[in-house]
Amino acid sequence: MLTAIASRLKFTYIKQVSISWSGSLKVKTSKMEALELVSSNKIFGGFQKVYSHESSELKCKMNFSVYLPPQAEGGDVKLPVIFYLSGLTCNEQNFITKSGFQRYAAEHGIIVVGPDTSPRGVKIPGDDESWDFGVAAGFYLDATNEPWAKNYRMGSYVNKELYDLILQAFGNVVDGERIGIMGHSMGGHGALVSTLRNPGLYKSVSAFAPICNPTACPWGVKAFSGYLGEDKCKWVEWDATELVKKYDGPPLTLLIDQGAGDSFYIQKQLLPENLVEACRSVGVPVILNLREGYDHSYYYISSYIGEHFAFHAKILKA
Ligand SMILES: N[C@@H](CCC(=O)N[C@@H](CS)C(=O)NCC(=O)O)C(=O)O
Repeated sequence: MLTAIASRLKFTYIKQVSISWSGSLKVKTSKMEALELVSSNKIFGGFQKVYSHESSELKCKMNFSVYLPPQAEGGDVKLPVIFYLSGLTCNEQNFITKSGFQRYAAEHGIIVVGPDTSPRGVKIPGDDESWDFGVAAGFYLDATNEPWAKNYRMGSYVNKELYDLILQAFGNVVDGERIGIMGHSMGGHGALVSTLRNPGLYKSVSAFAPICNPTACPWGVKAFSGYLGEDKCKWVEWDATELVKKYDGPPLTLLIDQGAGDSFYIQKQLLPENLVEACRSVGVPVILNLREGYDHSYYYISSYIGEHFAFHAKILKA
């Protein structure tokens, strides 16, 4: 009994990442930001963990997931990292419980980080009235319009705060020179925009059913009007199809995956062809895989997640 309690209360400093941690514990990073371990489960020889922390960008408590593959054990090898950004209505759980990515992360020895999709619990009037705006629909941008501007800063949260936190907290196992990003739907838009706005921050990028041209689809127009206001000059700064036309960073190949039977694709919410056309106009390499009969769900993502890990591994481990 006492042994069980002692084991549950076991704690250490995160600089000495140990994949045998269990239970709920407080961990202090080198910057003394408290990370609380919410859960830890062994899977494919590594550990799927969820942490929570107080976000300074979003001004609320946030959960994020970290998969530590078996190669992280011992903490003496620096591994590549992939950030995964989820879509509308999701939190950090959907991807880790439904996609089956851990098999491929373990195979390639890649750490995988998955943030939530919006601030939580900040209670802005109207934030829970629709599934495609507000809570679980942060669109990975920095809002400038009130009342959203104070908390809805998912762009800076992912690309600065969480990115830096991962480098510091997991510094003994993370190779900061080999970081990639992928995402689904709204998260696919987030992955593309994060890469194109921050040249060199991510060495590899791919997306499942991304919202490719948000300024030209109903989801994007609703989100951008709310978060950014009516000035469309601000909108193009968060639109992958517009951003790629002026991309001037390190060479990049965009991997875009799309289910041909996806109702949101058919309704023209996603518009991958617009992104492909923009890429071709400026000579940015792009691969568009159209998958016959697949929809928008995690059944589709789990069918091709292995291909995406292979794509990222080839670049990050070159
Ligand atoms: N309105 C529907 C559709 C939303 C939807 O398809 N969301 C996608 C991302 S855009 C998703 O990943 N849903 C969660 C899941 O399938 O686990 C819902 O509330 O689930």
